[in-house]
Amino acid sequence: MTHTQLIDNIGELTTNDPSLGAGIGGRISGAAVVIEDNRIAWVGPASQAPAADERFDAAGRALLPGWVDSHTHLVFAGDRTAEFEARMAGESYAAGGINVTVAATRAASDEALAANLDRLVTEARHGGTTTLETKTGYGLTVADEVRSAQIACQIVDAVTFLGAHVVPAEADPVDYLALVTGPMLDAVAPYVTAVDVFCEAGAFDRAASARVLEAAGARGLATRVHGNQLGHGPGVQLAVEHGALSVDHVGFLDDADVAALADSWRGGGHGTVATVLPACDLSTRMPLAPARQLLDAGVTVAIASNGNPGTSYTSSMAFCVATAVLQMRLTIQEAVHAATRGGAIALGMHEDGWLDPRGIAQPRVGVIAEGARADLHLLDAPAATHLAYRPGMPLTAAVWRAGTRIV
Ligand SMILES: N=CN[C@@H](CCC(=O)O)C(=O)O
Ligand SMILES: [Zn+2]
Repeated sequence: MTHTQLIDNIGELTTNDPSLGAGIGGRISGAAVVIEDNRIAWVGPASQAPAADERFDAAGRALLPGWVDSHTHLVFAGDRTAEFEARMAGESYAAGGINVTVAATRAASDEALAANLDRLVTEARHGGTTTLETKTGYGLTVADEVRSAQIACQIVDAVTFLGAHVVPAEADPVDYLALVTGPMLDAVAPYVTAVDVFCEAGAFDRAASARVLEAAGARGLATRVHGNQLGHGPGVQLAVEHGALSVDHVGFLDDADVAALADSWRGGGHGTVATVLPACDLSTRMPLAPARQLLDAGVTVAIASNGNPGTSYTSSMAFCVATAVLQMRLTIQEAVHAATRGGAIALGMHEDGWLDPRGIAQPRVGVIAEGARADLHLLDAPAATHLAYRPGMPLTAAVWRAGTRIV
C-alpha cells in the first residue's frame, strides 16, 4: 500500500524544472508538493493540490531540492589541525599532506572509519544534503582502498575510487601506477561507480593521469579529474578529452580550458561538468574558481563541499552557496542550481533510469519534479535568497530524503 504526504503553503518552491516555473530554478510561489512513498508524485499550485494521507504546513517558507554534494573525501581518520594552523600562518598547501591522513586512516579500525564517516554524513544531512558522493584515496594499498570503498558504499550514494590521489610515501611511482591501474582498480571496481585522479604537480602528471582514465574507461567506469587546483595544468583538457563526468577545483584556467569545457556541452550530450569548491579555495587561500566566467561561457557548473581533513573540513553546502553568491558573483538561483541539479549532473543522477556501471538503476535527484526521489530541504526563511543574505545562519528547518523526514 502506498503512503502519500502533502507539503503545502510553500512560500517559494525551487523545482529546478524549467517546465514548472520561472528561471533556472523553475520557481513557483504558493506551491505544494505531494510525495508518494519515496518519490515526488505531484508538484503545482497549492490551490490545486490533491489530498494525501498526511499534511505538512510549510508556513510560507522556501523549499528546495536537497543539496547534491558531488565531491567529498569522507573516509578518513585523524585531522590536520596543525597543518591548517601553519597554512593560516603563511605556509602554502601541498599535495604531500595527504600522506598524514593516509597513515592515520591505515591505522584505524574498520569500525572507527565507519563511525567517522557516519558522523560526517549525519552532519551533512543536518545541513540539507540528501545525496553524497565520497572518494577513497586515504588507503593507497589494495586492502585499504577496498575497505574504504566497502565502508563508503554502505553509507553514501556514490563512491569514487581515488587510488591515484598521491603516490604513497613507501611506494615507487612506476610500480604504484601499475598497481592503481591494474590489481587495485580490479579489486575496488565492484564497490565504485567512478574513478578519479589528482592531476597536479606533486601528484600525477598528464601521462600518468591519462593511464588512470584509460584503465577506468576500459572497465566501463565513469571518470572524474581533480584538475587545475594549485596552478595551471593539463587536468581540464585531459578530463574533456576522456569524456570525464566532471573536472573539479578548476581554479587556474586559461581561455582554451574554458572553451574546451563549453564545447563539451555542444551537441546535446553529457559534457564535462566544472565543479567548483569554494570552501576549499578559501581554506587553502587560493583564488576562487572562475564560476561566473564558466557559466557565461555555457559550461555546466556544480558546487560541492570537498569535505576532507586537509583542504576543506566542512560539508556545509549552504556556506559554499553563500560564498558562490557573495564572492563568485553567481545569482542565488545559479548557485542553488549548481549545488543541486549541477551536482546531480556531475554524478550522472539527473535522469531516470541511469544504470551505474554495476547495472544498478540510480534515482533522479537534484529536482523537485514527478518521478524524482523525494529529497527536500525546507528553509527557515521565505526565500532561498536568505542563504546568501543571512550567511552562516542555521536556516535548515526540515529535510526529507527518499520521502522520509530525517531532520
Ligand atoms: N586535492 C586533492 N585532494 C583533496 C585534498 C586532500 C587532502 O589534502 O587530504 C582536495 O580535493 O582538495
Ligand atoms: Zn577533492
